[in-house]
Amino acid sequence: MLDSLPDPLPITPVEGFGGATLRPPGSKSLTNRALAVAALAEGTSTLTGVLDSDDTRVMLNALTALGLDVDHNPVAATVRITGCGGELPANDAGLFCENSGTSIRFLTALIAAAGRGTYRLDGVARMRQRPIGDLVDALNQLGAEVTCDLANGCPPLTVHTTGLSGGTATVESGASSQFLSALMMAAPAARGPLTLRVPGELVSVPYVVMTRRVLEAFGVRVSEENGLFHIAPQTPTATEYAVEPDASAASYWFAAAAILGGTVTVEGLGTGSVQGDMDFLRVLRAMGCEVRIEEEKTTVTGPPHGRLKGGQTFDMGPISDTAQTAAAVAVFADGPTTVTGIAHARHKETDRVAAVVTELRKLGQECEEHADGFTIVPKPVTPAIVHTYDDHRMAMSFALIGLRENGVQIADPGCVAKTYPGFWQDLQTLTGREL
Ligand SMILES: O=C(O)C1=C[C@@H](OP(=O)(O)O)[C@@H](O)[C@H](O)C1
Ligand SMILES: C=C(OP(=O)(O)O)C(=O)O
Repeated sequence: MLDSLPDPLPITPVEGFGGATLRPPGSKSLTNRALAVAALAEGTSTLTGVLDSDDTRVMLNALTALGLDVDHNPVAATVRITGCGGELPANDAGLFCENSGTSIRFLTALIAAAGRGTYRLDGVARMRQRPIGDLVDALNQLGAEVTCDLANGCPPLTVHTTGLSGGTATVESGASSQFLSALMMAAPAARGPLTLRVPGELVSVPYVVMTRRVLEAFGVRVSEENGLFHIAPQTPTATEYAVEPDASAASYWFAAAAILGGTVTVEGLGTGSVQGDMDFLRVLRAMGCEVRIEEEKTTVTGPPHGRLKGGQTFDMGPISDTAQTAAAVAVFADGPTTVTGIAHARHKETDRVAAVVTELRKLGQECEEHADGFTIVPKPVTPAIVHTYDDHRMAMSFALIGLRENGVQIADPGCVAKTYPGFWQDLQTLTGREL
């Protein structure tokens, strides 16, 4: 479907929305974590509900290139993977990680801990601008020899390693929490007990909690005291792991209910979810939506006529992947909405703060750009082609504006494949009509 979509893709407003039930695909973050930890385990793990997208394909291909036995069934959404028990079979590899932050960060640490040889990791042009130097520094403190080949704190990287010693490493985590998550998942393969110290700000905290939960599922415990994380050397235990639907992906459907003033139920995400992005529901609640979170599903009902409450400020630092979704909803509020705490979103697929402001202005909105976020003052929507900057979340969130207003067209709609190749199909399911 992605190949046959017009570019730009016009979005037609929905009249008389009757409600919908959807189940987004598996979580990218959980799929790539479960793969990384299963790769270090002893024995064969079976993962179910796995996401099949660009970012997970990068991870699967890399693990295969590192010599692991990986059997992916995209139709059944399963992966069977036999772990290496702590030492990777391949002594060299060149891994192309496209623009998958989780993949390049998790793999760099995994290779440093379980590799024996020399490996190279690289990505697309944008990946060469995304920070990884703080992770490199931490790995070098633990005895690996990792270099940023262009000496700019970004990929491409060369990892020369005989494994990691134990000891203490300091990891700056103000640019990305993925550095700490990567170290935690690699730590069990180190030769001695490892302590991780985060001296300054830690962004995207719920993803670190998620990392600990996935490690626990494979029998690995991370203990924490006074801001220090301790992990003992051990071999993760192979297991059956069920990946939840993606909560960041679900934010688009929750937001659709808000914007259309209807009811949307998302299946497979409920009270037990380990994903921080479920907290996006807090934003929708504050803006006037009714939210019901049950054990295995969540239902959002937007206010009648989609009249959302403005005049609010949201710190979205812990849930920055949903800041663009919030920006789309803010267009329909009855006053300004301010989002703060997302300076780190400038280092993602694109500078998301700048991209939101630029594209909302094209659509006639009054916007103010701040160092760590934006303020949106809703105005009548004017027709425009929305540029998406190779960022799946720009495409998915701005499409929501077109569900209510005429003239929204999404450039490069295929970029959703990074995490949600079925997004446009699911949009058809939501609206009950062809695109
Ligand atoms: O660990 C993860 O799975 C992720 C952490 C977040 O990144 P940062 O920690 O860089 O904010 C998030 O934006 C990304 O989509 C996935
Ligand atoms: C930031 C994202 O991805 P990553 O950092 O894994 O490339 C995302 O999916 O929004």
